[in-house]
Amino acid sequence: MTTLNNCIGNFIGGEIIQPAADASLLENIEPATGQVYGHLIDSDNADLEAAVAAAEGALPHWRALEPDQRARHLERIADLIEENLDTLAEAESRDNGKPLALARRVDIPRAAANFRFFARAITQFASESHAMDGRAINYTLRAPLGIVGCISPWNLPLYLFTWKIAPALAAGNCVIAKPSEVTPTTAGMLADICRRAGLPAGVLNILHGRGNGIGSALVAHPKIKAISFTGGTATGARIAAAAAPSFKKLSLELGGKNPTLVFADCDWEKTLDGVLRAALTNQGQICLCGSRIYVEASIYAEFKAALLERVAKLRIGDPLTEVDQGALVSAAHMDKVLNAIAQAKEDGGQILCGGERLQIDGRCRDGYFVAPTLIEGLPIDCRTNQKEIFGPVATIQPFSDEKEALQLANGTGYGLATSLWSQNLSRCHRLAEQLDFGIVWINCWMQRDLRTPFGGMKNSGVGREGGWEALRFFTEAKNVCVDYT
Ligand SMILES: NC(=O)C1=CN([C@@H]2O[C@H](COP(=O)(O)OP(=O)(O)OC[C@H]3O[C@@H](n4cnc5c(N)ncnc54)[C@H](O)[C@@H]3O)[C@@H](O)[C@H]2O)C=CC1
Ligand SMILES: O=C(O)/C=C/C=C(\O)C(=O)O
Repeated sequence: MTTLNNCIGNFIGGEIIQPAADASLLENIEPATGQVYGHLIDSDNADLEAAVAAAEGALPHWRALEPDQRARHLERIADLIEENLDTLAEAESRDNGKPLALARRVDIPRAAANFRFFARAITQFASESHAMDGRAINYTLRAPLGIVGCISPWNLPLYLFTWKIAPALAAGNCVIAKPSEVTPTTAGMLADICRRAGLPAGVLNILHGRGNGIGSALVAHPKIKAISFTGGTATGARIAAAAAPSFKKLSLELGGKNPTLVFADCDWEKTLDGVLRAALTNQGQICLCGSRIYVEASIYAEFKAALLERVAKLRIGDPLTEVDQGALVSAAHMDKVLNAIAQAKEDGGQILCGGERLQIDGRCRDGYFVAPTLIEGLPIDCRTNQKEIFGPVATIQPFSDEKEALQLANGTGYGLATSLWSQNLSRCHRLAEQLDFGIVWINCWMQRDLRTPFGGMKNSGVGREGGWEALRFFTEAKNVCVDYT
């Protein structure tokens, strides 16, 4: 524990609060260098009570605003995110280890898009009515829940933080949000943006700190009506257990062990690009990454060789320079990934490429880099094919026909996303129906339309985000039945 003046403080009641001299602080480490480059407050119960009081104070005014008035606030936040693209992207890359170009092209634009999308969506959100044959009419009222909690992970920090906050605010709730303690920086910058955008005080409060500290306190707080969480499956299970006794509404977006199915009739170049991106984007640290690659036997050898050739060309190094792959997010996470590779070897897997930590010269010599790793020869029921690794590691294996491809794809406890690559559209539709995943991509991967339901089956989560699903989650439905006989 350290005390320092210069550190990321909470955002409560419209103010960014510098930690008191005796506050507990956590270190913020730059993954590409392994060096501490800042600190953040490890919030306590007093901070949570202050945030709840601020949110309670702001709620009556915020929920009473017309949707287009709330929308204007969100649009201003989106504008400011766009105006600060470069600064935010650099901060995200430094905090997380991801390539700067990826943060510029994907993370930060998506954070702005989240606010803009839900600003527009709320002005079009309508409720249903059900007529009863000349006797009565039912209509549904949808009211904000009140104060809600949003808890997000470190892999897509601002992208996922805002993916939760934007619909919650648009629907008229006040929010207490907790970003990952591993990547707090852009959430700290968002606080400043919200202040500058004139978001009324207390509408959004941001608390920093440990998951099993302020995170669990947020989940347990009786005045928090719902929790929207993205992160690991084990953490999701703990949150579900803690929230159950008070019947809080829960949205859980959890892990994945996503299969990529490649058929012999695929578009060769497009598929190679897609499979590579699916496996390794963001160092494989996206819940949607395709970490199990299945290739039809007749093209297996040729496809594997072509994929290995592409992996060998990837530029890996300082994320602030022009690279394809940067550092993993933390030393602990790098160790987890390296242990998983060691297990794969123990289980008889052959390492086709990578398989080790990478040493980068210069300022990144102590950074958390792992070489992109492809592993062959492992059965579906081994640890490597069953457990989420969340790193630049994928297994590759042949399949003989559609039936076997389907069995392999559905053969884990997860059900988040899958991609299949084939020019036979009848086959694609047939398989899409039988694949047990919340998201099926055909001849693409991570092509996102924010209107679509987003989320997983089985151990990949509960509920859906995106579009109307998110606005329904953040509102309480009330049916009103009027008899007019
Ligand atoms: N599905 C996904 O998108 C993600 C999956 N993961 C997986 O989870 C594994 C563990 O990674 P972690 O960083 O530990 O993720 P995590 O799931 O523990 O952390 C996500 C967020 O939850 C918070 N949190 C942790 N424990 C909590 C609790 N008891 N109550 C309330 N909030 C809590 C954290 O502070 C963070 O803000 C990774 O190795 C990876 O396999 C990690 C990040 C994202
Ligand atoms: O909403 C998206 O486009 C992506 C979401 C990704 C995650 O939830 C994740 O990687 O955890």
